[in-house]
Parts: sequence; structure tokens; C-alpha cells
Amino acid sequence: MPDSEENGDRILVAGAGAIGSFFGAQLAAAGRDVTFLVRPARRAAVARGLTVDSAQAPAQLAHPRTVTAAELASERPFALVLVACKAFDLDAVAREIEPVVRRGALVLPLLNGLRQLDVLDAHCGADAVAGGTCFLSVRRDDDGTIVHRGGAARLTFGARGPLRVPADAVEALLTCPGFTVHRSADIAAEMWAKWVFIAAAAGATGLVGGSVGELVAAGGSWLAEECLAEAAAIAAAQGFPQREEALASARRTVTEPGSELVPSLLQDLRAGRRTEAEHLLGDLVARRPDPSPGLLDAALVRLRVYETARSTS
Ligand SMILES: NC(=O)C1=CN([C@@H]2O[C@H](COP(=O)(O)OP(=O)(O)OC[C@H]3O[C@@H](n4cnc5c(N)ncnc54)[C@H](OP(=O)(O)O)[C@@H]3O)[C@@H](O)[C@H]2O)C=CC1
Ligand SMILES: CC(C)(CO)C(=O)C(=O)O
Repeated sequence: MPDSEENGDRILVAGAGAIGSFFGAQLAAAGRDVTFLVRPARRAAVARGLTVDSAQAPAQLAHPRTVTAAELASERPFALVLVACKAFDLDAVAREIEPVVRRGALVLPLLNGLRQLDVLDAHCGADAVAGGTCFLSVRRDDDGTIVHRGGAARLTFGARGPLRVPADAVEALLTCPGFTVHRSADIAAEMWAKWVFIAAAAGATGLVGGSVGELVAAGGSWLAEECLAEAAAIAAAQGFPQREEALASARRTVTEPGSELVPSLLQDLRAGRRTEAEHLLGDLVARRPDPSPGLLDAALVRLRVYETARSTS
């Protein structure tokens, strides 16, 4: 339970990678009081400055404010924590932000998938955790530049039940020129829709190891469509039937000729980094009511083989 400390309008961004740096930089550029929670090895690079290379929302932060987990307890309170780590780092991040949450902060996770809500609820309490999802394509280059490509960024959030901070206040805090904020009355459905799309995009491109455009050029549109159909069927079986317009839009995106879309899972795969395979695909296929495997399972097997080789090399 939060105590009565005044938490003002400070924002903690937990994870200064692609998503965290993008949203944190937009908010800071708009005058918000933003601090990045970083691991010690990343601190110096972030503190030297953040550059967002983007046609839609370029931003430059000269001296981003950073904090490490060990310093969090002595920080002044925060109003909002944007959680922007990968799923496999979430347990550690959830533990680290506990002192901030105890002092009244609301937590808004931006990860793809769904299981992040269970993890954060367990650490922070459900009334401290909003639902959220984001749409944008962004990566952190080797030199630290945050590269945003494709359409304008969108962040959607919403209450899943009673929340400790009014949604109006969260919306006001997040509203800034660099991205669109949408407050949803059905955030669970929004998160499922994003999950269906990203599972199809990451599953199909992860299976073949090529961008959407490369997959389509090689005659693999059917494969992306099949992944989408499988993901949508699982969502429907879980009580989240997908709207036809949403499915049509997802289908266009995952079968677009010439598309340079490289989902973050494929970016990680290509760079030899750990992937979110279990979070995005494993957790999804585990929710399938019948045990008939499909292409999403094939993608998962391919990624598991990769992860095993990666962790033993
Ligand atoms: N990239 C994209 O276009 C999109 C990504 N997403 C989702 O957003 C989430 C984040 O993805 P993305 O931004 O690409 O990932 P990145 O790998 O670029 O960034 C994750 C960041 O989290 C940091 N981190 C991990 N553990 C800790 C910790 N204990 N304390 C502080 N920081 C920590 C990492 O630190 P370090 O730098 O030290 O490794 C890293 O900077 C994923 O779930 C992804 O699926 C959603 C929409 C689009
Ligand atoms: C496909 C995309 C860019 C859409 O937001 C995404 O979520 C990801 O790459 O993880």
C-alpha cells in the first residue's frame, strides 16, 4: 500500500533500451521530470546523452537523469513507472521497483504479451498495475542511437480494475507531442490484439529468419497468414475474439510486399541476443485449448534450438 508521500509528476522509465529510451526521451523533451532506471553497465552510455533518430519524433536529451536499483530507495517518490525491459528481465525489474511502488507509484508495462501483468501484480499489487501496450518500431543501435522507423508511435493504456491513480492523471502525464496516447476502456482486448499481431509477425519472421518483405518475396505470405490465424484462434478461445478490421490490418502488415518490418524478436535473433520466444510464443501456444501444434509451435521449436545453442556456446 502506498504511504501518503507526495509523488508529484515524476516518471521512472525502467529500462533505457529501444522502447524506454524512445518514450522517456519524448516525455523529457516535453518537459516531464524523467529518470531512467539503468543497470550499472549501461549508466555511463545513457548519461552521455540520448538521441532518437526519427522522421516523426526526433529527440535529443543532453543529460538524461539515471538511477540504479541500489539508489532507488533514496529517490524522491515517482508518480509513474513505465516498465520497458524484455520479458526475461522482468522478475528482476519488478523486484527493483517495489520500493517506488510502495511510495505510491503506478506501474505501466509496455512489454508485448500478457504474462507481465501476473508478474507485476505479484510484486506490486494489482491496484498498482495498469494495462498497457505500444505500437512503434524502434531499436537501439550499437552506438546507442535510438532508431525509430515506420509510422507514428502510439501508447495505449487502461485500468484492469480499481487503480490507485486516476486514469485522467495518467493520461495528462503521458500526453506529449512525440506520440499518441489512447486510454482504453478494454485494455485486455487491446493487449490481446497486439499479442496476436506480434506473435504472428515474430513467429513467421522468426521461423524463416527474414523481414516481412523478405518473407513475402520468398513466397511466404501464406505462412504469416497462417500464424495470424493460429494466434487469433487462441485469443478467441481465451474469450478475446479478434475484430475483423483488426485482423485485416494485421494481415496487411504481415504480408506487405517490400516491408522492412523486422520485429524486435527477429532483431534479437539476428544479433545473437536472447529472444522473448517463451513470452511471445511459448506462453501463447500454452493457452491453446487443444493440443494440435501449428506454425507458431514450429517457430517456437526453431527459437528454442537457437536459445539452447546460444546459452551453451
Ligand atoms: N523494439 C520495438 O520496436 C518494440 C518492442 N516492444 C516490446 O517492448 C519490450 C522492450 O523491448 P525493447 O525496448 O526493444 O528492448 P531492449 O532490449 O532494447 O531494451 C530493454 C532494456 O531493459 C533494460 N533492463 C533489463 N533489465 C534491467 C534492470 N534490471 N534494470 C534496468 N534496466 C534493465 C536493458 O538494459 P541493458 O541496456 O543494461 O541491457 C535494456 O536497455 C519488449 O517486451 C518488446 O517486445 C513493443 C513494441 C515495439
Ligand atoms: C512489430 C512491432 C514493431 C510493433 O510495435 C513490435 O511490437 C516489435 O517489434 O516487438
